[in-house]
Amino acid sequence: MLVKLGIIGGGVMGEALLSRLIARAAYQPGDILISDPMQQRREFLAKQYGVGVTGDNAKVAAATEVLLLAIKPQVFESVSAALPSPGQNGQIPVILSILAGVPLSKLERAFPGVPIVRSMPNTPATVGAGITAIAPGTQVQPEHLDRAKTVLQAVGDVVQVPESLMDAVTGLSGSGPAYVAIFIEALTDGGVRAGLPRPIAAQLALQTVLGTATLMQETQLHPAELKDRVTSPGGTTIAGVAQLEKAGFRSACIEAVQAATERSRQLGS
Ligand SMILES: NC(=O)C1=CN([C@@H]2O[C@H](COP(=O)(O)OP(=O)(O)OC[C@H]3O[C@@H](n4cnc5c(N)ncnc54)[C@H](O)[C@@H]3O)[C@@H](O)[C@H]2O)C=CC1
Ligand SMILES: O=C(O)[C@@H]1CCC=N1
Repeated sequence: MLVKLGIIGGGVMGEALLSRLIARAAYQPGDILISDPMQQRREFLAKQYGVGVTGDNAKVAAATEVLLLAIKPQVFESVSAALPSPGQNGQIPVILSILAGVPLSKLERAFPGVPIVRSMPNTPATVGAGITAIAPGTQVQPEHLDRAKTVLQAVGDVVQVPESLMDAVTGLSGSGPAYVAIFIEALTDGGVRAGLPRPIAAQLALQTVLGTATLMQETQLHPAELKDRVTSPGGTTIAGVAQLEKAGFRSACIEAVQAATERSRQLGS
């Protein structure tokens, strides 16, 4: 089997990228081989997407166009140490790493001479609404970057940043969907506390976040300007905003991004 796209690790993010790439016809299922040690997972991916599956990472390393690393950072050393040189018949793939924290220096030590792009996507990639930051390694030529971007653009927007900012990206957009989900859950609980039935509270909370994000994206309104427009003098919103400020909401968000950024740095060291 000639493997154009190889994916090592068929978990949440491996599947998110895989599913969108197939839906967008960026790759045919027959061009993709994905490895995972969990047999149940392999069977699911093969049945759901019609891709090739294996428990042997070495077979996936034979990919000729893109080799996507979608394993946890904690197993990177052992997985990379057991891999043969990527590619076959002189066709070397670009390695696309989505591993939190793992720096290009470490990736390039593990795969000498291979073009490597470090990236950080996020879970909205599953529905094509992700955002990914990328940082190219020293061996990356424009055509390698294009190949990596083609994969990542199938799941959302792509921005390029200096590698020194990748941990901060991980703390913000990589981890951010969890913060937003907690916010939506908390808004829902607030609605329930105020007497709303839970299903209606959940619908109101979700659409409020989605609608506000869409409004801000389409109008390019500054967040403070939008807040001012909602906040009537002596009205309801300022009463709520005052409570958020008293509870340290802004500070909690800033500290969350900072803590996740630091954790990303730790994972790579
Ligand atoms: N979940 C998220 O929101 C995001 C995760 N990431 C990064 O993506 C990577 C994967 O994360 P998830 O998909 O969330 O994790 P996951 O735990 O859902 O998937 C990891 C997969 O790797 C498999 N695996 C374990 N050992 C392996 C081995 N030796 N060889 C091959 N596969 C092996 C596991 O069975 C599992 O299916 C991580 O490095 C993480 O930092 C990046 C952006 C967002
Ligand atoms: O929590 C994590 O480590 C991964 C990286 C970004 C999102 N999830």
